[in-house]
Amino acid sequence: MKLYDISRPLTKATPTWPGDTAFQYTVNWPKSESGSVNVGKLVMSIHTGTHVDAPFHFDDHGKTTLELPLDLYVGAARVVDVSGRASIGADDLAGIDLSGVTRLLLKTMSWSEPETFPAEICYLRPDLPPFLAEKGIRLLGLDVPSVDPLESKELPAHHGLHQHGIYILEGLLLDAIEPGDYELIALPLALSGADGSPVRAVLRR
Ligand SMILES: N[C@@H](CC(=O)c1ccccc1NC=O)C(=O)O
Ligand SMILES: [Zn+2]
Ligand SMILES: [Zn+2]
Repeated sequence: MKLYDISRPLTKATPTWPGDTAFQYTVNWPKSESGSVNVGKLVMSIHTGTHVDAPFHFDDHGKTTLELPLDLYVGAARVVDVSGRASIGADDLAGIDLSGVTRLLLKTMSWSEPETFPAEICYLRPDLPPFLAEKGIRLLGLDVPSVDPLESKELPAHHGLHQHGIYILEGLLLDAIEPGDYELIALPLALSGADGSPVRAVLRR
């Protein structure tokens, strides 16, 4: 059975949001000291690499990671190519059949250099969340670090998706994935109180 890995590798060079915490793995308690095992320590921003946003990320009263509905992160998903656009709205998806789709992954291809944080990304226009909710979408995944323009402080797409009951998966790597239907597995860790979680996201045909 072939699995397609759609996760960005986490290394000390993985780009972060400007000013945010880079991924750092250290052997905090080496075998030479413990006598039996290497014990690692992980430091990173939750928004580095491939991750889910919990509503608490942009809403102080929103669900935290441990409270997320797990069933959304496992199951049938459709990958749609929307590359070459500066933003995505209802118009861009109007011609695409989304009937029966719960999990939608948008391939924007707007993060061309994986070693650097993008200067500009394809973002979602405000008419997209109600359109997707009407179609029955509950999870939206993208190959960019945000669903809003990078400089946005109001975060209209984050809030719009949340108001329409749509959960967010960001930072996917979809370059090698043909559009079509797959099974997605991208489970968040069981992190108490957190604003999201890194995920290992995979697709299988
Ligand atoms: N909302 C973004 C993350 C974000 O905005 C952010 C992440 C880390 C450090 C700063 C951030 N925003 C600063 O304005 C996201 O899409 O997850
Ligand atoms: Zn995020
Ligand atoms: Zn986000």
